[in-house]
Amino acid sequence: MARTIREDNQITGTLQNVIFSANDSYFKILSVTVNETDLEDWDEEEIIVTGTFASVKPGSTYAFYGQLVTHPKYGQQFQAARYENQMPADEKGLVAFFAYGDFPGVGKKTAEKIVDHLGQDAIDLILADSSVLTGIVKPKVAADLAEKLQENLGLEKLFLLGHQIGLSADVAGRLFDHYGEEAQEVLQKTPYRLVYEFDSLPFKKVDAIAKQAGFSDDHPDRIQAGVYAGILNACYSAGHTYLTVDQALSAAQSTLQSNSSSMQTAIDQALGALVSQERLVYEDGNYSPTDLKGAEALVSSKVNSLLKAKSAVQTTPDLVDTTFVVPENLDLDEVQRAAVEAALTNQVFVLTGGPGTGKTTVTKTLVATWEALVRHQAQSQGRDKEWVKQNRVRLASPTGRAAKRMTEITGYEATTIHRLLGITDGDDAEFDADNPISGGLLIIDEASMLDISLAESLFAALPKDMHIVLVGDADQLPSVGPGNVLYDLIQSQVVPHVALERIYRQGKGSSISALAQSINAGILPKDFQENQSDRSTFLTTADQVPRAVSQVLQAAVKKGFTANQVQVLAPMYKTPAGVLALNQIAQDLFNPVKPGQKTLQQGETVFRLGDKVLQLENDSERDIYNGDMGQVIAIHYKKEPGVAADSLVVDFDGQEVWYTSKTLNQLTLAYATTIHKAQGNEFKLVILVLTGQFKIMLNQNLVYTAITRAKESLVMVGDYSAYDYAATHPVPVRQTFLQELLVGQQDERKAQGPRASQAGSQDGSHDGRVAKNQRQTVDRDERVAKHQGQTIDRDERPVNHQPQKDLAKQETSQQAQATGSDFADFNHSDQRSLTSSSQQDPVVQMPAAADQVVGESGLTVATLTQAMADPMVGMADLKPADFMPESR
Ligand SMILES: Nc1ncnc2c1ncn2[C@@H]1O[C@H](COP(=O)(O)OP(=O)(O)OP(=O)(O)O)[C@@H](O)[C@H]1O
Repeated sequence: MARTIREDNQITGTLQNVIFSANDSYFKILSVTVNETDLEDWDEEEIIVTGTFASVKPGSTYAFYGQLVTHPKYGQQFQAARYENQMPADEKGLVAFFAYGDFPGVGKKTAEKIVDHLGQDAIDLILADSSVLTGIVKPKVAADLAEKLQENLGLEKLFLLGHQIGLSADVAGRLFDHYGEEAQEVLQKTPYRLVYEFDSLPFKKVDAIAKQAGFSDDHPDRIQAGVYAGILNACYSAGHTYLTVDQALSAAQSTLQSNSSSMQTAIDQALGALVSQERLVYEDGNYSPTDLKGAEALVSSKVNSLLKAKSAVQTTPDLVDTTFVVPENLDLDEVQRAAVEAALTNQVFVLTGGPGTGKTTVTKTLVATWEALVRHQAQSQGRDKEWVKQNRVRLASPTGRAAKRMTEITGYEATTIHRLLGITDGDDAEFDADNPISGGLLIIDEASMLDISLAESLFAALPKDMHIVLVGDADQLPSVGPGNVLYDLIQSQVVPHVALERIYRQGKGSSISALAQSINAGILPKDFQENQSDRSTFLTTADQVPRAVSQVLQAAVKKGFTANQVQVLAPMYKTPAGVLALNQIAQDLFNPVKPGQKTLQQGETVFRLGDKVLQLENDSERDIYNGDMGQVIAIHYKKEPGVAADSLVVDFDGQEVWYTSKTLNQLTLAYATTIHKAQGNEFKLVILVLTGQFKIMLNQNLVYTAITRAKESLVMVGDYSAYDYAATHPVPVRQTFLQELLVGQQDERKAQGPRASQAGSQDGSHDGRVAKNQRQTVDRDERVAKHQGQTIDRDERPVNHQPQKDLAKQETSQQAQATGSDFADFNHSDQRSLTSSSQQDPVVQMPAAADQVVGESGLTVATLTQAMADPMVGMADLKPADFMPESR
């Protein structure tokens, strides 16, 4: 949230020069000669003015309104909240204004000519009628000049209006970029358009603007926009692609903050209007945002058409069998082999499995066998190099880290899906239905992270005969964005699927896999508290977590673990057991303050040279993505020679990225992260913190995802009750259509006749082992569904009142920091009710083994006895070896 700049003082002055101009906003730093000011004690001729400005020009005179601030490094400067263009005071200033370089074709000579002809009113005259320039400059120069003048004036007017209605200059600038000259009219006459068209403003803000413009609470535009924002917001916060009528009504009422009967009628009308405007789709008693419904429809139809397709590379079972290549001479088991066969003989295939079950092994086999198939056929059919290239393997993943791992493992280049599709911020993807990507086989790793919008872009861009294999762990958290792509593909049974269940990993990490499997089945195993060679449990109260984590980290540092090898995970940002607090602890341990160490502060975070950091947003232009981790390798100060602005350089696995004050908010410390942010990453040692305070976030998939991030060692800190609650509560159900659509289209395909259904009948059923696996998955999901029916308290689903899909995406990180949740999907009252209910009411019954664990805190008897005297005594007395895995 931007800080409000007070308007304590005024300066009128002539702009000397623009010292700095950001290229991603209208922020500028100006050097100004003071003509007049009400600042007491200011007797210098020049002052530095910072703020958001349109195309200001040296030589022009401006009035700046704002406050004097003292910058820690650059001393006193004037922070302008707004400014007014006084227009050049004299003819000399006017010449400088025209000659500044903003107007194409106008240099000093032409500028003098214009001023000679039109005099001191030149600007007003040109704005009123650009034909006054006829005969003075060429027609093209005249047209450009008039247009530029209009534009700049429009932006300045918008800054002024924005100031009056409480919009930051930054948002005003973005509004101008979006609507141009029309922006002012939109704000005053049709503000609710912004809800549908402009991602940067939440409904509440738009509502406030509209109120100032005279719109009443019952204005149809307001109700329609509120209904739409409420539904979109509810979908994005819960991951749904549709809402039932009741859910839609309640989302709308809560956004519009009214449930009167007249409002009820108005909401009904608004729903009808939104459907006829095709912003919402109504079907069988449910409302879907049109984009989400469209995305599901596209994915399902593309999957079905791919299933019917035949690729250029022949992959009959016989050919696959004879070409089979298993790297490293591994002996694949029956299910793994069946997975490779099914993946190659079907155009679309899903492979799932928990950690250590052989997903990577199957992927490597797939790549090697595909390559061999392509090579053999190129030779036998006399194909050229181009054909081989056209049918090459492509590898991608939703996260940069997972892509990098794929590259390391397979030796093939893997990229993020964003990069594969050429998606850059704000622009359409480079590759789409009209310009598909190339390649014969595409393998997507970490497919559980695919939301329906990214899946839509991906499937749209696939060539019509490409093989696609989605690999993932179906028990991990669903995607942050709406949709349940992997789950729906599996559940539909339209797409062949093999679930690997046998765990092969031996030694380090093997008891972690077993724990993960047990949690998956809804059981916290009996040996949960018993230290294993690769995992240990350290039960504490929430208050004791910081001390406990600090001790575990100290032990890890002593054992030689580096910051990159250790990851602290917690579900939320806030609370003393949350990510923010734990990061401070870890930063002081891994990267303590050293004399002369360079630092750079952003908000409350002080980045130190050497810190482990996390990228919070997708920045496809710089090829860094939400969840990428790196290290601060340089900090530069503006006062240093040749440095334009304070900056920080991060090394993301060999890729150096610069951050300045404008982009530093994309970065945070990464010693501790939320579990959501850690998806797609793996670490040697994971320290997981769960307490009852996080109850709203706790579920099986969350804890499963967290513990499976540990490659070798896991230390679990916190309440027993929190772990038990999480293990016995599956992730809330997502309402999506994809499964139904896939089945419906398959039925249609079958009804079209034997040729069409023949392809469908291959779907896994050619191999009994595949079919068996399909059944197993279904059985498991039935168990889960049954379990869900018993345990899910739907009211626990967090509610968010934040509109706009892209806003939701963009604000996730900011809100998450503010509210404490990575999903940004619950409001403060939800959080309050969580805290109070979990305090009054223990989350679960404690286990019968009372000799081991006592009371709600979950402390063991030994530590509890000591902790009662002094809560920290018991912990301080524990030796690191008491809770460190014996892995190193
Ligand atoms: N059929 C097999 N026989 C013997 N060893 C196997 C077999 N399949 C896999 N392995 C071994 O088991 C270990 C785990 O396999 P792999 O890395 O493929 O699993 P994974 O599912 O990708 O695990 P993760 O998701 O944790 O990375 C590896 O060391 C692999 O070599």
